[in-house]
Parts: sequence; structure tokens; C-alpha cells
Amino acid sequence: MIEMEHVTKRFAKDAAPAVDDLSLEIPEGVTVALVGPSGCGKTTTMRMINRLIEPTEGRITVNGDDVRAVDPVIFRRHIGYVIQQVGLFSHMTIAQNIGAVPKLLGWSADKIRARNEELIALVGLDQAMLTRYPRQLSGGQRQRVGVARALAADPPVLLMDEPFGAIDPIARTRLQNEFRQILQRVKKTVVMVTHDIDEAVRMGDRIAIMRSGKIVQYDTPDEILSRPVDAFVEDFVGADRALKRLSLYEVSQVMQPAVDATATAKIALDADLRNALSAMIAANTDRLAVVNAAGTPVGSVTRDAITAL
Ligand SMILES: Nc1ncnc2c1ncn2[C@@H]1O[C@H](COP(=O)(O)OP(=O)(O)OP(=O)(O)O)[C@@H](O)[C@H]1O
Repeated sequence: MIEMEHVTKRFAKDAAPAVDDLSLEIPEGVTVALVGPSGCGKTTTMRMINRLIEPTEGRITVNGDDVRAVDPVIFRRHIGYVIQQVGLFSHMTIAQNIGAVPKLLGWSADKIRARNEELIALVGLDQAMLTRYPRQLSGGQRQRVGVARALAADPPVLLMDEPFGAIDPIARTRLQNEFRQILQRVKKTVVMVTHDIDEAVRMGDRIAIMRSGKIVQYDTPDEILSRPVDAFVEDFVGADRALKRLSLYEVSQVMQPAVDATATAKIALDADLRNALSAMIAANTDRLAVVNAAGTPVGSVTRDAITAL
């Protein structure tokens, strides 16, 4: 668990605070996305957690320990950090990159090798990548390596700074969905910074919306999209917030088990409701047959069931 208590950061004595009396509690195993307009203090907030930036006032604890009590260099080896440009060492192989922190921690060569193989599989890359150099990988592959490297020493906390910023939009959505599953599997406490509300909705268990160094709303994506606390949040999440919210639910969650033989259009069981509604509009119908992975009808979904959510 990460706790920030009344944390303020001023970069200059008489400057307006970049982070202003901010308190935030992030339970263990939860992914929190910090979002907000440029300059609102997202990155500063995140970097204070691993002491890349020192707070002017306030207290930050990670699993009960005050972050100031530990040597920052040692401390940072226990907090995974993923950044937009990945920051892989270009003169080192992928294996050496992933194994960098374990090596600093004094792990044996065998243990590092086994961990590398485990991590490269976890992030969906071929073992053959381990002997390559970063320049021999695509941007998306490098980003996967960046996550593998951050997870190498099994840190309880992972910080991600605009991790998908440099990836093209189609690959980005796929990576976001995949990383969400990976993060759920490894049960890390994750803080990520993004300016993209769609990314926050896709990745976050909770979203903290920031404005001028303060948190305006800290809630689940569903709550933020259905009940924005004020006009600023409402505007920030976008006029299509009802549709965005539908993308949080799967067809299986509102499906009726009775197979509707008269339905002319189909939707997959694991499709999201935004896509289901879109399929209804495209087929000019108000119900769809729901099919499983084998294409067998397993139920039906109606427009009323979707809009009643
Ligand atoms: N090293 C620094 N020295 C002085 N001011 C800084 C420094 N770093 C950040 N700031 C200021 O603090 C404020 C918050 O910056 P921060 O980088 O945390 O915002 P952000 O929400 O992450 O923005 P962006 O989305 O543009 O990256 C900004 O006004 C910025 O100019």
C-alpha cells in the first residue's frame, strides 16, 4: 500500500505548488491512473513515490515505511519504473537489460537466467529476443522489455510514466489490454501517469483526476464516468462518457441465457458493450445473438439491457 499524506511540492520557494497538499491512499495490488491536463502535477506526484523528486512537505509511505528512511538509490531498486522511451541500455542485450537490477542485487547467473526466461514469456515475447539488442526490436517489443525489466526483481510497486505514449494507436490498445491482464496476474501496486483518459479507463482499477496540483476525484472508472463530481471532470472525461462506460462491461454480464433464434446479427461473449451497441446500430436491430469462441449461440443481448446499466 502506498500512502501520501498532505504532500506538497514547490520547485521554487515562492512558486505556486506543483503538488498542493495532496493525500492519496493506494491499496496493495491496485492500479491507479493519475490523469489530468498538462502541468497539473501528475509526474511530480508519481516521482515523489520513488524519490526522484523530494516533497517539500508531507509524508509518503510504501507498505508502512517512510520513503525518506531508506537510501534513495537502494530504494529505487525495489520499485519498478517504466518510462515512455523505455530507456533500455543500447549496448546491452535484452537479457542483460532485464537482468540489470537482479545483478545489482547480487543474484546468481542461474537465477537471473531463469527469471529472464520467465519474464520474457510473461510479456509475450519469444525467448530468442533475449540475445538481441534493443535496436533490433520494434517500439512495442521494447516497451514489453521495459515492463519485464521493471518487474525483474519482483518489486511490490511499479511506477509507469506514460508507458504507451510512443506506440501507435492500434498497437497501444492491444498492449494496454495485455498489460492490464499481466498486472492483474502479478498483483503489483501500480501507479501510472497518463494524459489519456481512455488509457486510464482501460488500465486503472481507480483513476485520480488531477487539476492544479490537487486531486479532484479519486474513484473507480465506472464512478468517474457515471458520476463526475464537477464540470471540470465531466469535461475532462469527454462527452462520450456514457459510451466509454459501456466499454467497461462485457456482453456476458448482461446476456440472457435464452438463445434468440430470430436475432440476425451476432456478437462475441467477451465483446464489450460499446461494441455490442455499435453492432446493433450497424445492423439496425435491438438484439443480438451472443456466440462463444466456437461460434455457437449461447444467449442473447438486448439494447434495453445495455442502456439500463
Ligand atoms: N524540475 C522542475 N522545476 C521547476 N518546475 C517544475 C519542474 N518539474 C515540474 N515543474 C512544474 O510543476 C508543474 C507540474 O509538472 P508535472 O510535470 O508534474 O505535470 P504533469 O501533470 O505531469 O504534466 P505533463 O502532462 O505535461 O507531463 C508544472 O507547472 C511544471 O512546470
